Amino acid sequence: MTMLEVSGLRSGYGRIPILAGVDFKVEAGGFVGILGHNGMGKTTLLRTLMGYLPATGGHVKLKGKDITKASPYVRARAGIGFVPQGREIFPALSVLENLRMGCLLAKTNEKQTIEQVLEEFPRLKRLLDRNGGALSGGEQQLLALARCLCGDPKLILLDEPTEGIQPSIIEEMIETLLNLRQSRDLTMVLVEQKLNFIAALSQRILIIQKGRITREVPPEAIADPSMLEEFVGIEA
Ligand SMILES: Nc1ncnc2c1ncn2[C@@H]1O[C@H](COP(=O)(O)OP(=O)(O)OP(=O)(O)O)[C@@H](O)[C@H]1O
Repeated sequence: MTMLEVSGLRSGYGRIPILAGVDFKVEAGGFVGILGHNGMGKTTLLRTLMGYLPATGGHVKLKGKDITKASPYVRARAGIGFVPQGREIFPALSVLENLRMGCLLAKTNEKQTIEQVLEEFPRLKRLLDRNGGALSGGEQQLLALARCLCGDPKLILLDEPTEGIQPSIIEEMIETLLNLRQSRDLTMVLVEQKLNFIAALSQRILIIQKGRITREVPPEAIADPSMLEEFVGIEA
């Protein structure tokens, strides 16, 4: 089954066009990485998929249903979870309170939902009473992901989760996401500029350049930086 189908998607800010006709599909259970330099439209793409920015052309379908004009709330209810760049957790609320906020959309009981998520993110168990703002950047990123999972999304949109995060937590995040792929029925679209992270998690890797998906890169190109540079002009 196709989870997400994006065709000819356009959007931008005011009169400035950024997405210039984006096309791609993600099968249910697929992990797709979208690789691109700063400013190529990665965040704009996710914001448009989530409905925070209106599409000015093209279509977005979730499980075959056209959601191009749906509000972010309706998309979240339909199973799309978004972990924005910069994490955007509530800094003045404790870790537990942040997770509770994530449960507002949960269909199951709050206690069970949080217990399950804490099994998946053991590091957060020790931090439940701490304010979000007093966590390290990596811990905040894990919290943002955990909070998103409280809503039991089927499709997660993940915006550059490694930005400004120390390597040990990046490893933990890779492990956590790979475990989640096994244990939950998850589909993921990850936008990134870090090659190692995207290669560790993605079954398919698409390149975004100037607001378009310009190609799919064979996995072996990621393992060979010179080949990647030749293919897509991206330096490792
Ligand atoms: N609110 C805004 N108003 C006008 N232009 C914007 C706005 N936000 C982003 N842009 C522009 O849109 C283009 C794409 O930005 P976007 O954030 O989608 O890129 P990105 O690939 O996610 O890069 P980064 O890795 O830096 O986040 C950039 O040229 C940026 O300057």
